[in-house]
Amino acid sequence: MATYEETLVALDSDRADYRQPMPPYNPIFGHLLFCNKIMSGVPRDAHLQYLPDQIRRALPELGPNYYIDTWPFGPVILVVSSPSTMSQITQEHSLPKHPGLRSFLLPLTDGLDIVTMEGQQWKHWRNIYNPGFSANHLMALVPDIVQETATFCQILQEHADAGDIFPMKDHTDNLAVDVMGKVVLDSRLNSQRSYNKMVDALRSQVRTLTFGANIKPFAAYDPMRPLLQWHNSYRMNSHLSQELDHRFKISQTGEKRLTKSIIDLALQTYTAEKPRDELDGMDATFKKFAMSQVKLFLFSGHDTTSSSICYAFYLLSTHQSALDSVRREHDAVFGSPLEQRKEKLEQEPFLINQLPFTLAVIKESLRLFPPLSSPRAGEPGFHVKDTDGHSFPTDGFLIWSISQAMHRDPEFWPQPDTFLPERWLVAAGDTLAPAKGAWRPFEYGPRNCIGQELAIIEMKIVLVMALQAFDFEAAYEELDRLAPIAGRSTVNGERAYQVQLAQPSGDFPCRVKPARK
Ligand code: HEM
Repeated sequence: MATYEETLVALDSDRADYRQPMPPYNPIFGHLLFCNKIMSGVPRDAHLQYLPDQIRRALPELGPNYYIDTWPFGPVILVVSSPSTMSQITQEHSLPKHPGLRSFLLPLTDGLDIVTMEGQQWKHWRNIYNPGFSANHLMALVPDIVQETATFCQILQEHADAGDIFPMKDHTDNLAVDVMGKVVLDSRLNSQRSYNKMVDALRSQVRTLTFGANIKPFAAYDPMRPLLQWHNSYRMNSHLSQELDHRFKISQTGEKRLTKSIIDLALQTYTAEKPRDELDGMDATFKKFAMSQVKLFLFSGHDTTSSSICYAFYLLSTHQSALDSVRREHDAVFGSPLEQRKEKLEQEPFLINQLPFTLAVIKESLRLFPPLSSPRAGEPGFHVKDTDGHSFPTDGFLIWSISQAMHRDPEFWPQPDTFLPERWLVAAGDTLAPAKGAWRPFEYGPRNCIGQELAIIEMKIVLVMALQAFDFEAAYEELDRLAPIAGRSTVNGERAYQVQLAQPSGDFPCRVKPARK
């Protein structure tokens, strides 16, 4: 069997003088020893997406595109982390998703989710769900998001009264999942205030998911795992089946409603395409795919948006002048008292489009701490080219489009490790202006994030409502004094580094206090 190095040389045989870029290679262990050494410079629980960023810091001469061999724990990876190469695999030619992503999501979605579908099937279902995620439709759902955020603010008030330290991520998770339940299904999950069986099953299922070398490499061999996954699926599916039947009944009453949930709108688009005579129940195909999409949306909108809200709070808590600017903007657009803000948001939702500094804060948070990357599968004959004309074969490799590494690369961002919302407000041509295509937390191209508008709207509402009342203080120092950490506790000097599913370490332990203005 040819070694990985020989395979690459063979694929590149027309250029005998050129070796594909890669870190130091060991003929037996490939890049495992090297990767292990690099990751030993960060805390043990740091997210694996830090690997390319740390490789760049150790070997800047390698450039943004190179191969790493993770055998026997994972596939050979072609890392791409420049705007031009990422655009080649997502916009100019959208490579298929890597099969590892499909296996990762399979226990949750039974393989029927739009993240991993391909071709005509993907196009069909994405078109059915697109209208529900359009910016216009989401504006009609703002009052629902405001309602759930009001509960979140009450919970923060209880913490402010108690003066305790708590993991913020627990509460933003519950908020995000309640928002999803409301906007996707028009259902109040109320997980912020009470135990919800469906949410519990979803979280239990997510804990069982594994992606190659990532997260929990040996969890796949747990003999109890299939049983637990079956039980979780049963719990989720029976709940969702009832919810969907309920949505169908409502759709048949002819009741005119001012707003429609994302599922209502998808059902409307689907039935417009496939009218049926008999209306005794929801179309079985629609229902089967809808159950998978709802689970996917609850999962995707859960960890990503929730972690991003935590990071926005965290960054504002450590950058007073940005916090002051954001608050001034909110006061100018919405006035000061919380009740007035709530009312204004509900009655004039389009006002959230008048928050340029808040949007800059959100973009900068997502630049520094993007929750996701995009693993694609290479194709025979398809090569990626860098700006120097080097050609990278992709066939048989996992192509890792990794925004986290590019977002911190000084090649594309001045002061890349600094939180500078101002960079989003300067004129084109300014030294701080973002390079074209270098900000990709939601990826670009046809497989970009369907939920990006929803995530940004939700983040804006949470910031408008929560910053009015509270100051946030990261409590890492206090916790580390009480329970000192053995080994490293920061990545690039940051204590709130990303772990596991890209949430802040320790789930962002913090205190909230009444806002000092
Ligand atoms: C801050 C929040 C979020 C971030 C940073 C984010 C990021 C991303 C990224 C990078 C992708 C592309 C993945 C790939 O190419 O493999 C993606 C796809 C996707 N996201 Fe999000 N996401 C967020 C929130 C959401 C929400 C709220 C939802 C839905 C409720 C959602 C649903 C999806 C779906 C369904 C796809 C697959 C789209 C397709 O392939 O057609 N995401 N997201």
